[in-house]
Amino acid sequence: MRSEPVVQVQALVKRYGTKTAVDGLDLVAGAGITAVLGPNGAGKTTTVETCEGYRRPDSGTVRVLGLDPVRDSGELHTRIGVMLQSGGVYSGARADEMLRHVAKLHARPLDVDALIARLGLDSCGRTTYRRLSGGQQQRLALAMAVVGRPELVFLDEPTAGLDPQARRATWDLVRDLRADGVSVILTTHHMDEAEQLADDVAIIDAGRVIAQGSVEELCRGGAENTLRFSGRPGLDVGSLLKALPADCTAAELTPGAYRVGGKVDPQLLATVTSWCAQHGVMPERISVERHTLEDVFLELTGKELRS
Ligand SMILES: Nc1ncnc2c1ncn2[C@@H]1O[C@H](COP(=O)(O)OP(=O)(O)OP(=O)(O)O)[C@@H](O)[C@H]1O
Repeated sequence: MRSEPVVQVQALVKRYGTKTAVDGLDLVAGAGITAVLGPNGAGKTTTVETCEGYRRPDSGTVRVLGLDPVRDSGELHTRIGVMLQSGGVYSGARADEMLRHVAKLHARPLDVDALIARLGLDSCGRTTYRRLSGGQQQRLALAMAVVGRPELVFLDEPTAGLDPQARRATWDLVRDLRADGVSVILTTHHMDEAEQLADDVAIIDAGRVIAQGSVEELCRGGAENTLRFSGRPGLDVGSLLKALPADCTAAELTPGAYRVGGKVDPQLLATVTSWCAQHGVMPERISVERHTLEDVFLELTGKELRS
């Protein structure tokens, strides 16, 4: 494992006209897999594209593998892999040709045929890019990002739109990359993907990193268990909180979806249902569950992750 960070972003600011997309963001990513989560418009893509050298910071510093992504872009692009969305690919080229072409640009590429088989692309080698399905295009973009055996790979929503089987194959490939010493910066809208893969998670909101740590560390910050129930939107959460023991939390995460954190035991369950009875609330779908990354995300951002 490397001791120096693979990505180091300090006080990054990026504006588009009057819109501040990234607002003094600090992020340090070490070896392994770092998942970057955030609601729509949080500034994830802008941050990642700045790390890839495609955008120039308005202020702040960015170092990737110790290099400046703008000044040292030539060297950096031989050492990183970037999963481009469909815009970066010539649509008339054949899938296998494109992959072999990219492999030839690198000194120690992965075995192209093995990679094609691994990602279930064997049936579409001779097909032109434009005729591939959305999921096949997605997998080809992933293959092109990793075929050069980069030290660091940026994956932008690598499993968006994939069926469960292709999703699992992608996760396995990402795990193998890590085992092979490749670091991964993974932007995702899927909590389960971050929980499955990430050594470290950075949550971005409104252009800043608002929390970072392992899944376990982030979840440990909250309660061990969570009591959830649904009811009519806009219940008086302050009044519920007063009825609960002092170390409990209560929040309406999304309209009508309530979460109570703390030492969730039968007594707490009774207190919540009794409060509901006093306030004429029929709680639906009461459940006691482990505190998840999604709970942490909703608590911190107040927003659902998915668009
Ligand atoms: N080229 C651009 N011109 C103007 N505004 C932009 C541009 N790109 C992004 N923005 C704005 O900057 C903000 C951050 O966008 P960004 O794409 O970085 O967020 P994101 O977290 O990746 O969002 P999503 O999850 O929806 O992809 C948003 O308000 C977005 O509308």
